Formats: sequence, structure tokens, C-alpha cells
Amino acid sequence: MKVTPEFIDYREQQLPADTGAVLVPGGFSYGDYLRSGAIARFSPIMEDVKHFADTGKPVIGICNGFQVLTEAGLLPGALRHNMSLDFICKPQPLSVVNNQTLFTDQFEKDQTVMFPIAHGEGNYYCDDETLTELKQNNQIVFIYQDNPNGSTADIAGIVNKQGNVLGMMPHPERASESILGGADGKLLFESLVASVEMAVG
Ligand SMILES: NC(=O)CC[C@H](N)C(=O)O
Repeated sequence: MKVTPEFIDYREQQLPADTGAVLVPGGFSYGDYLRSGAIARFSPIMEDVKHFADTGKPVIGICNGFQVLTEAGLLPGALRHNMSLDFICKPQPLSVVNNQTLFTDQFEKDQTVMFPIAHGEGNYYCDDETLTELKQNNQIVFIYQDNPNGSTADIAGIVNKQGNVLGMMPHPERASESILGGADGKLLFESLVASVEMAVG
């Protein structure tokens, strides 16, 4: 099976019927006014993204996409301003703490990967109760090796309880071929594509 990416406009009401996975990308939505992702989560397409996620199909939010998914209630917690209040843009070493997800099963457990970060509001926050749940359910997927932004428990990426929605601040797509400085990120997309292929059969 050949996987073909397709851009879906945020004003659409419905995802195409044969959608295998949804990727909510990074960038700036509505100029990050109020909070990053706080307005974009009302985009018409988000209703169907929620239904899609409810059926157990894979959804990944990267950077602004992660912010949108937390604002939409698809993932717990919130992203706050970096502790330094600076926009931080640099390569960042991470550890893959959970390689048992459909997004990370081609990584080694505790593998070090280098993904760039580029954000002003990457400081992941959740309350103690949520953090306990995240740990108990093995929902923490990536952690920062040297926490750049003040994130609770060094969290760089989490999945929802069901394991089909991933949100992460670092950018695997900016580390997906050696000409970009590294190809660690490619494994994430290969894991995802293999999972989608398996689901489709
Ligand atoms: N690269 C991104 O997606 C940036 C996300 C958001 N605009 C921030 O600065 O936090």
C-alpha cells in the first residue's frame, strides 16, 4: 500500500473517508493570540478530528499541533510560555521513554534522538494528579535530556490514555533526512506508516 499525504484545509468539515492518520502540524495559528492553539482548536475540521481520534485512529500533533490538541481536550495538560520567556530554536537531545506506541515502535527504549525545537510556548504543564496518571499509564513518550523550557517532569511528548493520540513539542519532521542534520525523526513516521498499513491490511 502506498501512503499519500493530503493537505486538509482547516475550514473543511470532514476528513476524507479513507484517512488513515491525521497530522496537525507546527507553526503559528492566529498569531498565537490568547494562547498558542486556543483559537485554532475551534477550526471547523477539529470536530471531525475528534471523532477520528475517538475511533482509535492515529492523530499526531507537533509543536503548534500539540498545543491545538491540548486546547481541544484530546490530550491532558497545557503548554505555557518557556520559563526564560524566550523563543528557543535549537537541536535538542531527547530520550524515547516509551517505544511501545504506534508512533515509536521502531525506536529503541531509552534511545537518544536529536530533534530540533522551535517554540515560545513549549513549557508543558499538568497538575500532580495528571502527572501521576501519565506515569501510571506509560503515557510519557519523549523527555528532554536537558530541559530547555521548564516542562513538568521534562516532558517533551505524551500520548493519550488510549495511545492513539501523540503530542510533542520537538519537530521530528525537521530531522527526517541527513541533509537536515539528522534522520532520527524518520523512524517516527516509519513507525506510524507501518501501523497505518497494518490497520488497513
Ligand atoms: N514551531 C511551532 O509550531 C511554534 C509553536 C508556537 N507558535 C510557539 O511558539 O510556541
